Amino acid sequence: MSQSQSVVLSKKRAIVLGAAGYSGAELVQLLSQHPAIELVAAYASANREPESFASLYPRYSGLLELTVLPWQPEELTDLATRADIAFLALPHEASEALAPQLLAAGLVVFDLSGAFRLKDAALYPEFYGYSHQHPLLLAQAPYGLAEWISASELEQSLFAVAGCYPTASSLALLPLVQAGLLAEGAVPVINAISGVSGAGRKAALGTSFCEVGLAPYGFFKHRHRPEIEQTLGCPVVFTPHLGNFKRGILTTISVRLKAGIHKAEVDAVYQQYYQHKPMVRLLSRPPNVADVAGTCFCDLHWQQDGEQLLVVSAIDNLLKGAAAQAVQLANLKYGYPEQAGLQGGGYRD
Ligand SMILES: NC(=O)C1=CN([C@@H]2O[C@H](COP(=O)(O)OP(=O)(O)OC[C@H]3O[C@@H](n4cnc5c(N)ncnc54)[C@H](OP(=O)(O)O)[C@@H]3O)[C@@H](O)[C@H]2O)C=CC1
Ligand SMILES: CC(=O)N[C@@H](CCC(=O)OP(=O)(O)O)C(=O)O
Repeated sequence: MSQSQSVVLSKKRAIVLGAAGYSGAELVQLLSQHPAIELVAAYASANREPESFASLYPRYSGLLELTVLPWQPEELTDLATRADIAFLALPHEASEALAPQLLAAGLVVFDLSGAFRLKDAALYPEFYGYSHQHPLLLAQAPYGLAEWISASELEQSLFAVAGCYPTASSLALLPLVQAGLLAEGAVPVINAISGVSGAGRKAALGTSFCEVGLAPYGFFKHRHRPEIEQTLGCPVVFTPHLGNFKRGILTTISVRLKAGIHKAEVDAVYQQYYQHKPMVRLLSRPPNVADVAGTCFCDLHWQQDGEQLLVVSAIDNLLKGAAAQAVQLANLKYGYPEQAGLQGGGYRD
């Protein structure tokens, strides 16, 4: 075949579980426009009636024809004849229980929950409030931070898609860690603000419109702290905040560099790691959640004062922080263009 001939990529069929929720709905939207992955079925929890996607999310009326079905265990029978991939946008414990069944049924699983992210099962009781039932699977589930996953990890069948705050934090800090620019014993301080969709669609007083202003939560004990520390290999102080906007995450990170590191060196490191990564945009001005909400990008910016470095990152929590990253990982696994299905972004209000 000559180089000018385009390679025909084999198409895959996917199902989405948790399609009635916020990140599942983004998966439905992204996959419905994907050139190589066909969405063949979408499921909500078992206790629902079948319902049109446009009834669940009226903004898709006239745009997206799909019925969201209740998930029943019988769906597992012969599932591999109908689908190749399962995207899970479920609560952690539901993912933990279902992922092994879907793997056994022969599907490749991209799990958006935290069920398989931490590689030390002993951390689950402290940070997730339950004991892990499938600890052997943790080692077989590569951590799904798309810009940093390796070719050998992409051979696996279960992917623990990185969390939303950890995606924003780790994309900002990993180049510095990998290049050895952090001061000995440095403890990055990560302050992050999330929009309310980060808490999911279910009703709760703390995330209702009149209650949300701007406030920190989860001091020292948020489950994303060990996830970020696992990725970076160093301790962090991570403080999430809830803000009164719908979607997006902004992280402002303060970290000490080794003595004598110049701006040009820091600039070169970010360029080196991200110049060929289409979903990361390096900005010469601070990011703004308004510019990433509804897009699949992570925007990054940094400024230095002596040994002190401030790095700011912004993502859409439901897209680069969840659904779009899962699709990006599938693109990488199956050899599709990394941005396939992601250029249009998601819903924007
Ligand atoms: N929101 C965010 O910003 C992000 C979320 N995530 C992760 O993605 C996952 C989903 O989050 P989110 O979209 O916010 O959640 P939502 O609460 O909005 O949606 C959860 C979905 O899961 C379904 N579900 C719940 N329990 C079961 C079950 N036992 N079997 C089958 N389906 C079930 C629900 O069905 P029904 O509607 O019928 O109840 C619903 O469709 C979570 O693990 C979360 O941690 C990851 C990154 C970012
Ligand atoms: C605002 C809000 O409540 N955010 C959630 C994190 C979002 C999420 O669902 O977490 P994962 O990325 O790990 O899946 C929280 O703090 O628990």
